[in-house]
Amino acid sequence: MADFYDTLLPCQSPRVTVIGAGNVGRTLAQRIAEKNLADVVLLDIVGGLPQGIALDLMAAGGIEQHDSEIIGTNDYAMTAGSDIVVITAGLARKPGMSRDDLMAVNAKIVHEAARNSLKYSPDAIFLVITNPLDVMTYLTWKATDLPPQRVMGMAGVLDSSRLQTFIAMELGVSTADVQAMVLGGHGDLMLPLPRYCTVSGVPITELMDAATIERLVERTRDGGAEIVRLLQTGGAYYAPAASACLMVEAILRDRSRLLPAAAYLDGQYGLRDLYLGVPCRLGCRGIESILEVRLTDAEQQDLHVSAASVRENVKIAIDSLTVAGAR
Ligand SMILES: NC(=O)c1ccc[n+]([C@@H]2O[C@H](COP(=O)([O-])OP(=O)(O)OC[C@H]3O[C@@H](n4cnc5c(N)ncnc54)[C@H](O)[C@@H]3O)[C@@H](O)[C@H]2O)c1
Ligand SMILES: O=C(O)C[C@H](O)C(=O)O
Repeated sequence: MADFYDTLLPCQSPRVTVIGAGNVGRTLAQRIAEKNLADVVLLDIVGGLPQGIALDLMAAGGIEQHDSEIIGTNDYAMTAGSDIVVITAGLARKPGMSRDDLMAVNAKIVHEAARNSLKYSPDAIFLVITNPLDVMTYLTWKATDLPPQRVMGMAGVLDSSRLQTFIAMELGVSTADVQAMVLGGHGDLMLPLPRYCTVSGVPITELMDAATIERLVERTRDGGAEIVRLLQTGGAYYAPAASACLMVEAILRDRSRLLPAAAYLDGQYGLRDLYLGVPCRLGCRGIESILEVRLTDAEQQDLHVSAASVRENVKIAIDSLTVAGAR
């Protein structure tokens, strides 16, 4: 006999698909679940891998007190109806490699992942993590043909967080009191901006000499490679997953967070038709706006040098897809 409760409409939890169940993907899935942000679909090309990780994460639910459902799959149909698709699939670099060395292989993987995900989640916002980051984000935008506000890349949060950590370590203060900003492409030409780094509102230029600041800036630029050299088998994943989770939360909870993200530029900073790290306001519609902070002539020039390198690599990546017949 039907009763009152049968008339209730089904609830729809937010759903985040994470493509790639490797180090970054699985750690991100864990963070999203443990923060009770959304259900997670974890997809990988390797049979059994995402299913095993998902089951393991679900088994921690009672201890971590999360109610998220985590599904592991090799089938894109299972990702249907996702609010956010995060692309982490692809190769990670080994010692001695640059992120750009991953270009041709990852271009094909990311292009396919974007196309397949869009088929089942046409309303999703896409967050790209695979390297080389700015190039892969551009390819995702091209592959999906979505409004550019709905495609973005994660790197600036990570690079800024590294600089924040190094400043806190140097001064012996809590990271909670440090704000840092890194713009530009996610590579050796990234643009840490000491003028916009503060400790409880005090510019770091008041707290450290120029040589110390330069040392921390260099360590930030080398931050990913330093970990690759230490691990020997791949790259960082705890801080990258935490950074991506912050962006996912900003979108799902419509928090209007001002965070550096790889965003499509259409004249901002004097640049066009390019994804590059700039300060963005993130909310439920994706990149709600781009903040144009004032740069000195030297900073503006450095940003354009970083942009030129990304632009060059976009051309190489698109050519590699054309040769492979993927476009
Ligand atoms: N943007 C950033 O700041 C940042 C930070 C960390 C890592 N990364 C990049 O993220 C990527 C992943 O890093 P990781 O450490 O997780 O690597 P990983 O090797 O641990 O995981 C990659 C996963 O992708 C899967 N995969 C490969 N091809 C696939 C396909 N066609 N479809 C679905 N899955 C596929 C692999 O099976 C593997 O499980 C790398 O390119 C790395 O350089 C970027
Ligand atoms: O350095 C890498 O290869 C991974 C990532 O881009 C990072 O900065 O940690």
